Order: sequence, then C-alpha cells, then structure tokens
Amino acid sequence: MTLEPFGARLRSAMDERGPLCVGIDPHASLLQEWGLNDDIAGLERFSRTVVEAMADRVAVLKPQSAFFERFGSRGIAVLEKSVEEARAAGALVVMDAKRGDIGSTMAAYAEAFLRKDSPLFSDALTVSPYLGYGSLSPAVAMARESGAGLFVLALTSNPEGGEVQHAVRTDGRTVGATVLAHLAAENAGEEPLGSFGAVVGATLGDLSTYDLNINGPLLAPGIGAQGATAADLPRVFGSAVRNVVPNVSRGVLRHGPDVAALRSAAERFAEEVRAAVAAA
Ligand SMILES: O=C(O)c1cc(=O)[nH]c(=O)n1[C@@H]1O[C@H](COP(=O)(O)O)[C@@H](O)[C@H]1O
Repeated sequence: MTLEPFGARLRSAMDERGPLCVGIDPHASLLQEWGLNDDIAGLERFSRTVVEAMADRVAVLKPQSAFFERFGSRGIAVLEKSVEEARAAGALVVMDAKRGDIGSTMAAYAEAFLRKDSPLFSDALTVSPYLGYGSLSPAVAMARESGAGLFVLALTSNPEGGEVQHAVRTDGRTVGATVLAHLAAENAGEEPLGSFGAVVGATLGDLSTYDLNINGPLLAPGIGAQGATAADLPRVFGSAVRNVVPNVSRGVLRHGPDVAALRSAAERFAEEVRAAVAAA
C-alpha cells in the first residue's frame, strides 16, 4: 500500500491527537527506577509498556536507537517489534538514529530505515546534515518514494551545538540557517505540510534571527529533563509554533512503569502544549 506523504500524515495526526511526541529512551537508570534489570527482558518490558501506554493516543513515538543498539542484535529485534506495534496502534514512529554519512553510505542508511519493506521502516528518521546537506539526498529521495520523512538536525538542544550551528559562513549566513533554507526548498509548495522537518531545541531561547518557517515540521526536544517547558514554545518558535512537534522523553518516562501514570504525565505535557500554542 502506498503511504500518503509523511507531512500530510503528521498534520492529520497532530490535528487528531495533538502534537506531542513521546520518546522511547530506555536509559539504564530508568530501567532500574522501573524495577527492571538492565538486560534484554528489561528492555522489552520497558518498550512494550511505553508503546501500550502511548501508541493509541500520542501523534508520534520516537524510539532512540542507541538504547536498543547497546544490547546488540537482540536489542535491534526489540526495536523492530516496538516500531511495528507502535505503528499498528496508530502512532507515527520517528526513528531517532541521527544518521549521517557520505552519500553512497547514506543510501544504505535510507534503505535500512526508509525503504517501505525494511524491517526497521519508520515513518521518519532523524539525520545529521553535518557532512554537508547534499550528502542526505539519497535519504530525501527514498523518503519521497516511500511516503516517509526526515528530521534534519538544524539547531540542536544541547549547549555544545552552537559552535557548529551558529557558526557564520563566508556568505554571512549561519550553518543552521543554511540547513533550514535547504529544508524550506525541499518543502516548497507541499500541502498541508512538507515531509522534511528540522530538529530545533526547545531549550534555545530567542531564535528570531532564524527563519523557522520551512513549511515542514519542527521536532522540538528539550522539554522536561533538559529544562525547557511547553510555555517556552511560542517564544522560541514564533509564528512557526503550529508546526512544532514537542518531544518529551524522561519527563514522561520517569512516571512508569504504571501505564495510567505514564498516560497522565503525557496528558499533562499535552495540555500545557495545547495551552501554550493556543495563546500564541
Ligand atoms: O533528534 C533528537 O531527537 C534530539 C535532538 C536534539 O537536539 N536534542 C535531543 O535531546 N534529542 C533527543 O531527544 C530526546 C530528549 O530526551 P529527554 O531529554 O529525556 O526529554 C533524546 O532521545 C535525545 O537524543
């Protein structure tokens, strides 16, 4: 079955369920807090619980691949199952694997995560443009073919990101602004929303010198454990706030393993986001 483009599917999901994205980040410390062992059974129980609690209600789930990769092939098998179950329950899955490489290798990453019949096929993938935006073109092409999307690291939530992303190029533009401009070109004319998103941290304060109107989604990590709140979103994103997909991982996950407690934590964040966006 051909999928509608990711941007259109994401817009519908945001309209129906609200824009919140919950991360599936099985940190060793969270497994311990949940009373689970830091082993494959613990990983499986953790992921299954988050999917059960969230996949029928939030727009997006974002598994962080590293936490699965650390268990080797059996961890990847759990990741595959989580993606499949989350998608079957109606959530869109953004695979957070932050891939980036020379174009010919990027093509293989695209096959791994974005080819429709791949075991790890996800609705979208996080990618790094810091080998040059053009190195991502095999992933852009594969995403277009499959109805998938990308989230390209533009202005990341971590304090170290600025030394690369705010750096000024010889043409006077910052590196981050150039990534955003590439994405705006990718999404030009797409309705209701393009499929090529940017990652822009909710932690970054005033970004009014950046044009965030890329006609694509803006994945905004940093709410909760990294110190940003939903109330920061209008200030950080300005007129682009309606395209923001705010991500919360530990801020929700630390309320587990109780499914009801996970759901009410996510609902509190979702309500704060709704209120902040409505007031913007
Ligand atoms: O691409 C991401 O998702 C991402 C980009 C970024 O700039 N900052 C960032 O924190 N993330 C991811 O978002 C999640 C944030 O987790 P919490 O800080 O626990 O909410 C982690 O999975 C990070 O890897």
